[in-house]
Amino acid sequence: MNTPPNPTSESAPVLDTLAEVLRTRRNASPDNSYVASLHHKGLNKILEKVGEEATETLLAAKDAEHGSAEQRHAVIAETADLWFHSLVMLSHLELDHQDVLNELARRFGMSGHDEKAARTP
Ligand SMILES: N=c1c2ncn([C@@H]3O[C@H](COP(=O)(O)OP(=O)(O)OP(=O)(O)O)[C@@H](O)[C@H]3O)c2ncn1[C@@H]1O[C@H](COP(=O)(O)O)[C@@H](O)[C@H]1O
Repeated sequence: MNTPPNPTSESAPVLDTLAEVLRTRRNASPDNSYVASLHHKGLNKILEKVGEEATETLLAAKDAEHGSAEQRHAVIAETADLWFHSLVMLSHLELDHQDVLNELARRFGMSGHDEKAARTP
């Protein structure tokens, strides 16, 4: 079994820095900032973008399976858009991205099959 990472010692500097920028945009002017404009439009708009980016990611992934290097790179770009808009969603709800990382760390080494079998009906 893999050794679970310690979420307090593991860090994701890119996510930390981006989350801090997103936090500062919650009260910024929508005229100067795309993120502020999303907050200004509200949760429904943010969720619409998350859904849109999720769809674009899966379409790109379908093309990439037997595709060119360019098509494979498109999956990276679309996934970045999806992660970015998911972070905006968390920020809008005042939820901490670190808690998502902690949840992934908590699951580390736990087989998905075992976890499902242990669920109470
Ligand atoms: N990582 C990103 C990032 N990824 C994607 N995007 C934007 O997300 C938008 C989504 O692209 P689409 O093509 O789906 O959107 P669209 O069709 O133009 O938009 P809609 O009309 O559909 O809403 C584009 O405007 C991208 O530029 C991002 N915008 C900002 N960031 C980060 O957020 C920081 C703050 O950004 P601002 O708030 O704009 O200063 C930036 O410094 C970056 O670090």
